[in-house]
Amino acid sequence: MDGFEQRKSGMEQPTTSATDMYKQPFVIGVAGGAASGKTAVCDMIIQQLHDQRVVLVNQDSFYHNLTEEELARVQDYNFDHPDAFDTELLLCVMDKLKRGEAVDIPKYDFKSYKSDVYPKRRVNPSDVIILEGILVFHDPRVRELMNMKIFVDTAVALHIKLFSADADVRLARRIRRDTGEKGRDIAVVLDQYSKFVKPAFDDFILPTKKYADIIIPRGGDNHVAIDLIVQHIRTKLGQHDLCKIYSNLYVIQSTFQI
Ligand SMILES: [N-]=[N+]=N[C@@H]1[C@H](O)[C@@H](CO)O[C@H]1n1ccc(=O)[nH]c1=O
Repeated sequence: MDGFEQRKSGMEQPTTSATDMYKQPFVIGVAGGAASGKTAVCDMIIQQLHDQRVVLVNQDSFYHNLTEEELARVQDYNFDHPDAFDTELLLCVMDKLKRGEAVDIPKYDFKSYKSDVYPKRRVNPSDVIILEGILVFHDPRVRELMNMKIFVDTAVALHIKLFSADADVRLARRIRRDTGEKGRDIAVVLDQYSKFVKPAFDDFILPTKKYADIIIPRGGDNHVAIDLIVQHIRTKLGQHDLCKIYSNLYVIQSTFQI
């Protein structure tokens, strides 16, 4: 049956082939302020989707290498600015993953500020890709890749807590994380926080909240929100599976003209 007869029969060929359209992974963006609980939310979603192939991509993996002069004045470098990330590389990696190809992702080293110290991480194609980072909603091209956008809203509480009675809890957590895993000293962390992290949250991160499909207060402690999110993902994955079955049937039907 040629194209004309197919159209007449209402079986016209879709522009992208049916199978390609539906085998694409479900992409979830998780944004929010630094130390807002994004990682905890991702971990809980991944844990609840243990029966699915899920991969986590961190925006922090795409920090630009610092030049020698930037290294010399690292206390003046703004790691919270959108330009600190290699978004072109991120888009290239996400495009390959969406097309079902494996990719190698750099691993950024917070101690040396370099992304070519550690070996790259091989990431295989998955049913679900979670893209987590403070500014994953900033670039519209990255936002367009996402099927679901989650904003972890603890950062506002973080700032309130930082200047409220129990500020020590949040600030201690950030200092412990930055001086522990990231090998920073307290003075640098506090200085960076007031000079870059807080202003960047107000200037670049908070304005992306409007793009979210769902906003989670309290981050990883919010089990109700995470259960709702996982249910939604499962529903969508179910639809994906149904579409896969449909598209495979379509391919069989059009191949064998039944
Ligand atoms: N501080 N500060 N700013 C950023 C940002 O808040 C957070 C992003 O995950 O990691 C922090 N960050 C990033 C790269 C780096 O080398 N050091 C660092 O502290």
